[in-house]
Amino acid sequence: MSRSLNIAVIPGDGIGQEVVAQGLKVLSAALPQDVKLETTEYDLGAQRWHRTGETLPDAELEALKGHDAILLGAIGDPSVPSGVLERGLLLKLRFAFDHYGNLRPSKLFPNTATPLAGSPEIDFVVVREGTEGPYTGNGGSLRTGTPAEVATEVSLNTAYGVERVVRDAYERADSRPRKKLTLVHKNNVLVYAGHLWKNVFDAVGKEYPEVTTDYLHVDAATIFFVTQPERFDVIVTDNLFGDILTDLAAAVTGGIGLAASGNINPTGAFPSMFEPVHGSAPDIAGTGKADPTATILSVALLLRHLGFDAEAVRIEEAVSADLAGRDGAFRTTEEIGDALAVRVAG
Ligand SMILES: NC(=O)c1ccc[n+]([C@@H]2O[C@H](COP(=O)([O-])OP(=O)(O)OC[C@H]3O[C@@H](n4cnc5c(N)ncnc54)[C@H](O)[C@@H]3O)[C@@H](O)[C@H]2O)c1
Ligand SMILES: CC(C)[C@H](C(=O)O)[C@@H](O)C(=O)O
Ligand SMILES: [Mg+2]
Repeated sequence: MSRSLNIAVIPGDGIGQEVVAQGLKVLSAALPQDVKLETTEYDLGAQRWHRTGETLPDAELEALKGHDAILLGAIGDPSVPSGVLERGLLLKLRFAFDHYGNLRPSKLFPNTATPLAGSPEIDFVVVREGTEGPYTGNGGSLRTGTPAEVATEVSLNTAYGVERVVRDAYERADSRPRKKLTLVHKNNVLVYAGHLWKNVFDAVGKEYPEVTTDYLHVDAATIFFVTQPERFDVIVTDNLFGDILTDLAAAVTGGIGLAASGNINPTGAFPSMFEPVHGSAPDIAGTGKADPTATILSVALLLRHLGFDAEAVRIEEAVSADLAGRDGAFRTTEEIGDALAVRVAG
């Protein structure tokens, strides 16, 4: 029986275009011969906005629902007011498709540069809540642009939203050898949201007696990301803390060019979306300096999500071997993509 994979591709802005091309190359190389890959590219991002004023029209949102998964490069450009594309396109997708589990693994591959002393063993995954927190647009400003301006950006936390992502994180922790789950929040100051998170975390934990739990305030967590990253296995945290912590995690595990992510809708009601943790990097766009590895590892997450476990492992092993062979010599985005596609195909 022949199978098919129907992937929506949103290259987006800046280096997004460059790294997605390499991701697709490796995706094609990884798939078994009997799987027919169909990709549909969506012209969304800064150029589209300049041309039409649109960020994500309903017709495209509807069409995106019909795919098995979405591969996204990056969104955002200095020529577009900050927030227009980030909110109107990227967050709109995450919210519309209920991507409540934002999965961001961090692993220090052998021979990978880290600023940390002694190259500690780092292999953890951050499960970042993806649909709530301060990201919902629950705010506003009064007397805007005047010296008397007042602005709010209220963090929204529902028991429903917190419980489902906490449960997802327990499931993931339970399925990993170390079975450890750390909640990161700031419940010494954010007493309302923080206590909701901690109470739900403790209550759900009773159903997972095998999982060892820990709690850290987010400021202390940043210390341990640098001084003791090996203490982490699975981390669950809110939307904003997870955003910040995962850039830090990337920086200590070989750099932002290696950090992959999956915006998961665990129910399968909507397609999940896979993208590098990094942004459109306008400072290096068009130079060939962007490392496509984060996108290629995101393709591995996509494949695993769709049940292609062996193919995902092949990509991860290819990345590991490629990193082990890196000697610091400059390679372009395309050269890295080609090298990985050859390894995966071979
Ligand atoms: N998921 C997304 O689409 C996403 C994520 C983050 C930022 N953004 C947007 O991207 C734009 C730029 O944001 P920023 O500068 O804060 O973050 P950024 O991640 O784009 O860049 C931060 C730094 O990391 C470097 N970098 C990023 N990706 C790299 C790669 N693959 N290889 C080598 N170096 C890489 C950049 O050159 C830059 O110096 C903004 O509009 C922002 O909103 C989008
Ligand atoms: C661009 C922005 C909306 C986004 C986020 O904050 O989630 C980005 O920083 C990320 O990490 O994917
Ligand atoms: Mg971010």
